[in-house]
Amino acid sequence: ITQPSPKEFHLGMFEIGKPLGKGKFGRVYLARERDTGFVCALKVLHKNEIQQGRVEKQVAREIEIQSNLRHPNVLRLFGHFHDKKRIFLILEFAGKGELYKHLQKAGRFPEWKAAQYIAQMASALKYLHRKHVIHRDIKPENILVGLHGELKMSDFGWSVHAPSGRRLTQCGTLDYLPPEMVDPKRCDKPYDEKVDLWSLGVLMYEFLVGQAPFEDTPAITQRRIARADMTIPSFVSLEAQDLIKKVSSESFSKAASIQILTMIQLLVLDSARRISLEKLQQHPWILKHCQKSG
Ligand SMILES: COc1ccc(C(=O)Nc2ccccc2)cc1NC(=O)CCSCc1cnc2[nH]ccc2c1
Repeated sequence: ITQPSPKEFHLGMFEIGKPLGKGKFGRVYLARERDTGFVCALKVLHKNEIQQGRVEKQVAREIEIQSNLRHPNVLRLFGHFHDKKRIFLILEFAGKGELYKHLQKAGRFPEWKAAQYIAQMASALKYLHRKHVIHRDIKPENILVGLHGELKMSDFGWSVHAPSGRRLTQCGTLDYLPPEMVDPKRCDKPYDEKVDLWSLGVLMYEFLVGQAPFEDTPAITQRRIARADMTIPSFVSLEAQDLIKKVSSESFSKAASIQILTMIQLLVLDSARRISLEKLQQHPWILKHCQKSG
């Protein structure tokens, strides 16, 4: 029977393996705990960078939020420790690496795979939202793939407790941001978990089409998001279209061809009208491809 994991960790307990990647704030290494042989990912954050980035509160809150999250589609944070100069996060190792690399290689995913992935992400979001955690940064770059091909949501660098009026200080791509976070007219209203539903719609579009729906220059992207102005190629099945975007007068873009009869309920300007996670898991497109939707 393996010992219950000690609360105190230190660097000497681990054998450090190959680098797994360089994140915004630090490097990640494959690591193995000497006594148990347990394989994990060790993320090294440098205190001076954290202090400069004035994100030490963020890291502390992040660790507090993450340490008690347990879900098969959320990357685990097992623990943390620090020495004089560095903070170490002991993270779950995802055996099949970064999702965006699989998406790049495949171009786009077949509908059955996209549906299973969306069902897994919906299950993870349902869990996070029950804990009043909004992820806010759902995109392929923040999703890893476990040994059995299951998705693991990760890098909650921007997650906050809902509802939050916190503005986004800086971020990477705008592609995944919902209208309420990019539209100057709506930016001041606090937003809620529904922002993650919009991003799930963008993620689903990108799985099926191979690129984000509003991809363009930042200024154009911002305007297209604010208008939910996108088109869905005809190769996307009607059921799938029926889950990406709801037709509504302000969001029906002329370019969208007439064959788009009833669209998704995720990419909807009015966050209150976005489909709920429960309804999403019962949607025909999801049920058709996922015998058991988690
Ligand atoms: C729960 O997860 C996380 C929790 C917190 C943070 C974090 O950095 N927080 C932060 C830092 C500074 C300021 C504010 C907040 C990051 C992660 N997660 C990752 O960084 C994923 C890639 S590292 C792991 C990992 C696993 N398995 C792999 N397989 C292949 C590569 C790979 C890479």
